[in-house]
Amino acid sequence: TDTERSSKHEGKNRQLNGERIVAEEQKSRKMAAARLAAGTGLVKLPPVTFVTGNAKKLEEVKVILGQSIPFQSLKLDLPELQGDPEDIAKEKARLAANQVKGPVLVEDTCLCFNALKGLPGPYIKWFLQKLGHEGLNNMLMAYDDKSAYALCIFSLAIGPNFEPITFVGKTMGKIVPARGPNDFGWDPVFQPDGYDQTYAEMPKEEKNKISHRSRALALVKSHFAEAGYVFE
Ligand SMILES: O=c1nc[nH]c2c1ncn2[C@H]1C[C@H](O)[C@@H](COP(=O)(O)OP(=O)(O)OP(=O)(O)O)O1
Ligand SMILES: [Mg+2]
Repeated sequence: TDTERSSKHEGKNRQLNGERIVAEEQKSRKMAAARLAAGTGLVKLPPVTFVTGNAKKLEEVKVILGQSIPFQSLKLDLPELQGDPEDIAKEKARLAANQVKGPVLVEDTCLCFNALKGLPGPYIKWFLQKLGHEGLNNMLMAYDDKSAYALCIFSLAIGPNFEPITFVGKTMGKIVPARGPNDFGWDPVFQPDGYDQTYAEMPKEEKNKISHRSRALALVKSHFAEAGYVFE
């Protein structure tokens, strides 16, 4: 009968559900064990691979990290999910860890206009590519509020079986007509609060003192200092 069929069906569903729960428990136990092993130095980690397709990002990260973390880099343009910046960074870290099969660090940068409720945000790359510096300024033409903030989200995954963790750095400023050398993204149109120079006009050391990237990396460094990872 129909009732018998549907109760059989339910039974099968329950069984599948049960298998799923067991598999998830096993996975999270494995992840916890891996975390413990990495955190106590029971497992030696290979150097952390910073994965990016952007040479300018890599340049800054190298200077800011210095010798603080054993570190290498890999040039890969990872696909990016749409949505919440933190989820984008985490998903990037998962993809990277699966490819590298070891500890990875990735980063996602947003440029957020307050008048536009935080847009373009994570989509700044495509807005910049299509509209250029002038177009970014024009987007704010209808508003008095030119304020903006740069957001940098690093995500660290110790390996493919680890839940990625994130570190966020933020620098407040405003969008201005482009000034300074045009060698890194939207640097010429972002003027940080308290400065009369754009990121592009500032000497690199100055930018690195106050940038969204250096603030996020300060948190990454403290994590490594506290976590007790032991490297090969
Ligand atoms: O400090 C910065 N100063 C100026 N421009 C910047 C900065 N940092 C990132 N940018 C640009 C690059 C890209 O147009 C967009 C972020 O997109 P985002 O996906 O994070 O970078 P990406 O695709 O170039 O490299 P990745 O392979 O690491 O994803 O903003
Ligand atoms: Mg990208």
